[in-house]
Amino acid sequence: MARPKIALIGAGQIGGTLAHLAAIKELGDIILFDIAEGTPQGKALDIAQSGPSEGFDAVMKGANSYADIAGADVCIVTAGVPRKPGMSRDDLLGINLKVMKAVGEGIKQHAPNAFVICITNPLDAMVWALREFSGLPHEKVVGMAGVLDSARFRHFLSLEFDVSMRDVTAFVLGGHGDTMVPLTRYSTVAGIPLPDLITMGWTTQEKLDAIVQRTRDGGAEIVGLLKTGSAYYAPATSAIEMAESYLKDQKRLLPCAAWVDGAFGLKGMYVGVPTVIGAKGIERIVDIKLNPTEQVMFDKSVEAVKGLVEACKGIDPTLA
Ligand SMILES: NC(=O)C1=CN([C@@H]2O[C@H](COP(=O)(O)OP(=O)(O)OC[C@H]3O[C@@H](n4cnc5c(N)ncnc54)[C@H](O)[C@@H]3O)[C@@H](O)[C@H]2O)C=CC1
Ligand SMILES: O=C([O-])CC(=O)C(=O)O
Repeated sequence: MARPKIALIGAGQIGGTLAHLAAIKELGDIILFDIAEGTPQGKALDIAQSGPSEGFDAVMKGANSYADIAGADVCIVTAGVPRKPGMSRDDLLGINLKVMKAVGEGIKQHAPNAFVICITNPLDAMVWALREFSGLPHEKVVGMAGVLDSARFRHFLSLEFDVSMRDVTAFVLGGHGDTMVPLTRYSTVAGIPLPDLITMGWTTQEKLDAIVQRTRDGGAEIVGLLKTGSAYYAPATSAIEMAESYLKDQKRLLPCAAWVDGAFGLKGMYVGVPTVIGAKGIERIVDIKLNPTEQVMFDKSVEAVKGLVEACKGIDPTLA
């Protein structure tokens, strides 16, 4: 049976890391696409030459033409611009919206049956715009943010509790911005909810509040350190987790920016919620009950995302 075809739209820091990970995990044959001439070809050749040592079989090709993504099973979109210190993700909206238009049209024409994972920021508005421009079914277009934000929360919690990251579960919902909602009540160490761990004396409310805030600032912390761009290793790993769940019909329950129409009392919008990813794409949205405090935080995040979507409509009237 032929290997699945994975198109990576954007061959920058995340795109290159995605290509390497997808090859090592033998998820399929890989097309690295970018508008920069030479970059996707150079990265593809470099990664292909790691094959003999790693022992993977994958066709790796760099491209500057959308024709090369034809028939892709999965498209992961990182095309666009990352932020620099002093910027917010929302500052990227105008420039990256134009990129989503070009990418959406390319996918519509050449890979209409793909499962599309958007990573470009500001994430929730960009995945909405990409879906609009591509015209693909909502369940086949999803944004990556919650897996990354939850991974950051899990990492910080594992440091606090001095336990393996594997035994820490966490859910971060809402938009991928300053208003994101790390849900302490639904986050656990080996099944023990975080509020119980406070009662057990493992941590304090103050320490937990600081970890929640560090999670919310997780992207900015790395931008401040790197100075030239933003995080790429953990973002790539997070998107690969989602792609693998689709390709292998794993039905992982992951927080993703999905189209929500009905659940959480929302009427048709993209925002971070718990989702099941399987062979059909987004197969289910898990409508968990939020308590009044969580609901206030979630509503604030939803309003922030709605504001960005309205801004997109203001910039590009074809979206209105
Ligand atoms: N959703 C999330 O959790 C995260 C999102 N991001 C976002 O991901 C995006 C990519 O980040 P990096 O890979 O670090 O940036 P990068 O600058 O290293 O790579 C972006 C690539 O996109 C290419 N590009 C620009 N316009 C294009 C177009 N019209 N068509 C095709 N390619 C185009 C550029 O040539 C460049 O190679 C940024 O917007 C960043 O903010 C980054 C980390 C996490
Ligand atoms: O912070 C940024 O600009 C990139 C990003 O979304 C993240 O790392 O969470």
